[in-house]
Amino acid sequence: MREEEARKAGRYGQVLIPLEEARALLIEKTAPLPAEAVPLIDAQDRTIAESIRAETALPAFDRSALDGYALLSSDLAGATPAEPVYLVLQEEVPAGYQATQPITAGRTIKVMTGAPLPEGADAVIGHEWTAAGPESGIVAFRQPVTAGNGIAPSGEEYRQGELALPAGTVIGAPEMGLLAALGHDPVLVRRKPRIGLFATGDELWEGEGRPPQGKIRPTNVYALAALVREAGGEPVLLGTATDRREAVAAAVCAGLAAGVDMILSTGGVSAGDYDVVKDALHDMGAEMLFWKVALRPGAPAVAAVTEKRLLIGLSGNPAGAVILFLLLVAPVIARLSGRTWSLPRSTALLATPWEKRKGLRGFLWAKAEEREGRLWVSLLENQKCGGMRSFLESNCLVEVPAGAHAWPEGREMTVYWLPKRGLPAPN
Ligand SMILES: Nc1nc2c(c(=O)[nH]1)N[C@H]1C(S)=C(S)[C@@H](COP(=O)(O)OP(=O)(O)OC[C@H]3O[C@@H](n4cnc5c(N)ncnc54)[C@H](O)[C@@H]3O)O[C@H]1N2
Ligand code: MOO
Repeated sequence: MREEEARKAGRYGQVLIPLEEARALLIEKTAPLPAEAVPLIDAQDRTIAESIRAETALPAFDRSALDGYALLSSDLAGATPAEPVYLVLQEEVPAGYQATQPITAGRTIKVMTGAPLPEGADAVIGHEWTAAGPESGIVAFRQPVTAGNGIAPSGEEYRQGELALPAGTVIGAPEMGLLAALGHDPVLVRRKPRIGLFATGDELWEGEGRPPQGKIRPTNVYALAALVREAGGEPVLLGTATDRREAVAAAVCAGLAAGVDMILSTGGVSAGDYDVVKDALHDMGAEMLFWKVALRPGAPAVAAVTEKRLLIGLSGNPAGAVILFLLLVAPVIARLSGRTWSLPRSTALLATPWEKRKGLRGFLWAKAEEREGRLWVSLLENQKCGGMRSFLESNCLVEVPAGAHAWPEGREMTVYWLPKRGLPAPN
């Protein structure tokens, strides 16, 4: 058996490669996709392709932060409730308009929030702090004001030329708003990686009604399609291949012909008689990178490159496919789209003691929740590799190092939040 492993290692690259090494190797084989201009409204969740600097200051002009009166602060130096200062109302400037003349001593201009500060004015006072004067066209001011009051100065958010959004930023709500403010519509983003997905296995069945005896539906493809989207890619379904090398090769060729940027399969990668994915890739002349990652679940993954595109065969066991996707594949999809990816982490206390006698390094499904201001994590009992239930019932993963471990209740653990399932990390 050792000989067999060694022979396979020669054919399929390294065997039992550490996760970090596998990830670095895949990242090294991947370059960000070219940039494309898209309308800003469609740019959500895309990655900005070039660093964006503020071409002009933001705001671009000094403006009023209040509905009130622009004036010279020196005019109000002696104002008191008993002896107000009276200023002559010169004109009224709503937001979007300009004062027609500068302000001079003894005069005021009524301004609305967002209106450009009239030339000569150095303060704005809110209208609720003023009163009508003895006759129309006169406003009474009952207290002094400091210079700068009520003014949002030009550049208060961004100075001209300041870096606003570095390349690699993922566009969310604040970025959409800022890009609009800076006039970046359309915006230059990385092309969205198109990720071909297919399942392998004679047992897989897609059709209406109940699957025939012994057949199952291709669960993984749908969960992986959702994860591809969450990692910033677009899934391209390539169907199901039977457990024959030619069928696997045909699915890979269909993906290459469809111009996908990477191909993912599930199933057929371990040591069974029908596990043909690695042989199919090898026979196609793909450059084999590794077979098997030193990690449970998901160990029997295979990776290769053909026609400059990565082919990654994940395990058929849903847990293995999902966990390896999150730890190994999502960072590569992120790299294609010019960003980085990692599961956000928090520290939590172990809610129930846990023991492991031996084995590979692993990641376990877990659920973290806040109790009395502390974050506690429970490892899911009865973790199953063969379905979606553990994934569904967890919100995080907990790493278990290789070898034996006995952890008491209350031990500090690092939890890795699952995308869109975790609490927002409280610490
Ligand atoms: N003798 C050994 N047997 C197994 C080993 C081993 O080291 N020695 N490793 C086990 C581990 S760990 C895993 S993980 C699986 C990996 O197997 P494969 O990746 O080759 O996947 P399959 O054998 O094709 O399928 C495994 C399992 O998953 C089901 N499956 C397959 N595709 C899908 C899909 N698209 N959606 C849902 N479920 C799917 C399939 O029916 C099997 O039940 O090998 C162990 N065996
Ligand atoms: O690697 Mo397998 O995915 O442990 O179940």
